[in-house]
Amino acid sequence: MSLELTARVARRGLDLSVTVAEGQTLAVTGPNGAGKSSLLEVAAGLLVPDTGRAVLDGRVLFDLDARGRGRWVPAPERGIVLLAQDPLLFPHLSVLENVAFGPRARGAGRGPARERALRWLAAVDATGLARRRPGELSGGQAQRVALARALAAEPRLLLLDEPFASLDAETAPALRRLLARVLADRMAVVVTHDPADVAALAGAGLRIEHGRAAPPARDHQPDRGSGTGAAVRPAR
Ligand SMILES: Nc1ncnc2c1ncn2[C@@H]1O[C@H](COP(=O)(O)OP(=O)(O)OP(=O)(O)O)[C@@H](O)[C@H]1O
Repeated sequence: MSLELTARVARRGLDLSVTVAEGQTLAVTGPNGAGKSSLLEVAAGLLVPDTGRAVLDGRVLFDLDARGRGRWVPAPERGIVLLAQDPLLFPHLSVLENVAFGPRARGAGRGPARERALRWLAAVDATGLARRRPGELSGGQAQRVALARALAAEPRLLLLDEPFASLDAETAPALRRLLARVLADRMAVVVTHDPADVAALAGAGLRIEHGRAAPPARDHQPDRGSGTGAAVRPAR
């Protein structure tokens, strides 16, 4: 059981093959505009590649020939959830209703959907927020709720696009710990700029540059710094 995806999207400069093993979290890194989000969009079914093929758990998600013809499974039928940077919760629903929305939409009764929502809210330490509206949440709380909503849909593959990008430095580590817990043994792809995410969350890494797989960046070199090397002190 795994994801195998190959796709070319000329208008995004993307030409890539990716494999995610069962139970593995893959961290995708690379500079701005490299094609990281486009890769997630192709996997989620939101962006149609010119050509390519993807198989999730033995099921073909798309198989498009050189002329872009072939099989294309629409996004809602893929068993994949994409968690964007912006939590995008429904503002008029309570937190509990937001999380129960996926199970309800897929036919679960009111009671079971509510139970499942409460279980996932507990898993992300957000039980106390169940009655609030999204407008009453902090950024970190909203991200936790969005994660619960994504997990309540019980996806085969979870895609996360820079899940900590909008969080401050104090909130991000707690959410990273929580994410490490819920992603354990789960097939997931996490786009991130932060080496700490790669270390904490992922069993495998893929660096993209100009839409193509690139060798990993040198380990633990900060992206920014004085340029003199003064930011990296040798251990004594
Ligand atoms: N909606 C869009 N329409 C057209 N081109 C786009 C769109 N989104 C991204 N692109 C282009 O596709 C290329 C890949 O962008 P993408 O957003 O996938 O990169 P990224 O690695 O996720 O970047 P970032 O780290 O800045 O989010 C870039 O050249 C970008 O300008």
